[in-house]
Amino acid sequence: MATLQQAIEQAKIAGNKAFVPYIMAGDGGLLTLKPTILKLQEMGVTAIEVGIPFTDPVADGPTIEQAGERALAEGVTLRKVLNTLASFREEITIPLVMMTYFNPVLAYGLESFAEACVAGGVKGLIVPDVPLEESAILRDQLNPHGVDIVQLVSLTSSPERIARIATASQGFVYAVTVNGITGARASFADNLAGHFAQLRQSSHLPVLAGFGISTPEQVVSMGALGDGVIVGSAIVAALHEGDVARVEALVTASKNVREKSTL
Ligand SMILES: O=P(O)(O)OC[C@@H](O)[C@@H](O)c1c[nH]c2ccccc12
Repeated sequence: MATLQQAIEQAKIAGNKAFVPYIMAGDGGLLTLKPTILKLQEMGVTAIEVGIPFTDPVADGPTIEQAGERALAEGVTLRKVLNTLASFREEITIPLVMMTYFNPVLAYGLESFAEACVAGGVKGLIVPDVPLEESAILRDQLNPHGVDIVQLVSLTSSPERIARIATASQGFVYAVTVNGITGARASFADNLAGHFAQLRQSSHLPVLAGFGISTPEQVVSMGALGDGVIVGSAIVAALHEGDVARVEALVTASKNVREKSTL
């Protein structure tokens, strides 16, 4: 299985932008996890961000918060998700990025968690409540197991901090495109191009845009700023409603972006 960076670079070579859907593991029951991942993989997504439900999801807007509540009501835990991933690991061909708050990882035990990531095909980790200053513990424990620690860069960070985060990130740089929590947005700030230009200068890693992207048009426009997009709430909502066509339209928008932009 490719690393995150390799998977994103392969998308680029093929003339596409990376497309990374976020799913809430176990929304609809733990049994949905395998078919959902395999279906997205079949659609040609670059990687999948697998969210772990948590009782206090401070970075999340209502769509993901409610999906988390549904998954928690189904009894979904970090352990059950990791065991499920391991059960069909051989069928997973694209890298998974796990998104979890720190507390479940700490309760699991960092060493056992790292081993379970390997067994489940998890190649990257996003832990939004662990700031850069505290993140060495994650890199020290997980890097030896081939798991990258992806850092988020916010729009409001100073240029110095942006450069520090971009340098420390692994796999890709997660460029948060709005101020605030996850969830669909109608519009974005108009100074994003400069922000992305600085990010791309600060890091050799691919830069992916995430937060607020919910339409195929936004996949194209935000994808053009960097190397691809992460789409969470819109995917979570479409999957919850069983609207596969909406998921497909978002994925398709990331393909052949270069050709489209020259029309
Ligand atoms: O839902 P949105 O606005 O499309 O944003 C992506 C996001 O959902 C996903 O990457 C994510 C879900 N929860 C998070 C918490 C922190 C950082 C990122 C995330």
